[in-house]
Amino acid sequence: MSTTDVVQTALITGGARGLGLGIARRLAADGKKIILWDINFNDFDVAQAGFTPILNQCVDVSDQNAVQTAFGEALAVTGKIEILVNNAGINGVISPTWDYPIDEWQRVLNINLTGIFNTCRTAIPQMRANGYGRIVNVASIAGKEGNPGSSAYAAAKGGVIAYTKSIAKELADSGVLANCIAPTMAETDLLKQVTPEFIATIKAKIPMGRFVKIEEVAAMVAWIASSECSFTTGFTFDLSGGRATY
Ligand SMILES: NC(=O)C1=CN([C@@H]2O[C@H](COP(=O)(O)OP(=O)(O)OC[C@H]3O[C@@H](n4cnc5c(N)ncnc54)[C@H](O)[C@@H]3O)[C@@H](O)[C@H]2O)C=CC1
Ligand SMILES: CC(C)c1ccc(C(=O)O)c(O)c1O
Repeated sequence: MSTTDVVQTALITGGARGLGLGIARRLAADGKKIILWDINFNDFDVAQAGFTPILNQCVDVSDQNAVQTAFGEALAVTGKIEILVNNAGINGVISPTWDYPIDEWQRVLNINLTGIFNTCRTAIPQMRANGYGRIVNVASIAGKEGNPGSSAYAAAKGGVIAYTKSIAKELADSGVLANCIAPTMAETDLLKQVTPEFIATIKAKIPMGRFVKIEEVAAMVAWIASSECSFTTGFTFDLSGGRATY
């Protein structure tokens, strides 16, 4: 039996709600075993989710030790983890850079960028050893274009795009592929962290005139995370309703 014939396990960070939950739901529907990582499972409900994860682990991705411990526990349950979706992220405060709180800058970078380094550094050795893996990092169109007031978020997401290109090259001959997605705005709890004016400004930039749907993001991730995606690595897949044409 080849790696692609067996039931694969997908680990999704920030999977308790929003895009992460939508991605997990789709991968579960596609027959994957699901492990969810999050710092807050308060609203997570199996009936509402529509699938039963084999493991829900309370993990802060910015904590390298916690990531290593939780990953070891997850491997002990599943044996292998073929798919890693690095989705956990925060916006942080909206403020011009000259007033941007220094601790908030650090917090956004720690979660949105270093968090991905932490999980990749931990998960990649077993993927390399198995000769197979699919890593999908959730960036943002903000990482390509920047948004005023959102410098920490945009810098972190730009970093995710560049980081993914680097690890893809490191892994190119290993059977492990690493790609990014760069969605524009989706209606999730994340929008509670930004103002209505900010949301309206972003919507006005989208030629299709609407936000991306969670299911659209999940469908793209499902393909990138599949064995059908076999010759694309280090790439950033846009979900921007026509906004990004580069
Ligand atoms: N909603 C949007 O408009 C867009 C979101 N994104 C990205 O998509 C990803 C998911 O965002 P949403 O679902 O919209 O947000 P959300 O706020 O609905 O969900 C994010 C999840 O990440 C978890 N999380 C936060 N910090 C964490 C940490 N340190 N460790 C583990 N889990 C943590 C939260 O508890 C939450 O469950 C983020 O990386 C975000 O930057 C990208 C483009 C657009
Ligand atoms: C909700 C987050 C902060 C956000 C805001 C705006 C854009 C965009 O310019 O499309 C994003 O992609 C985001 O992730």
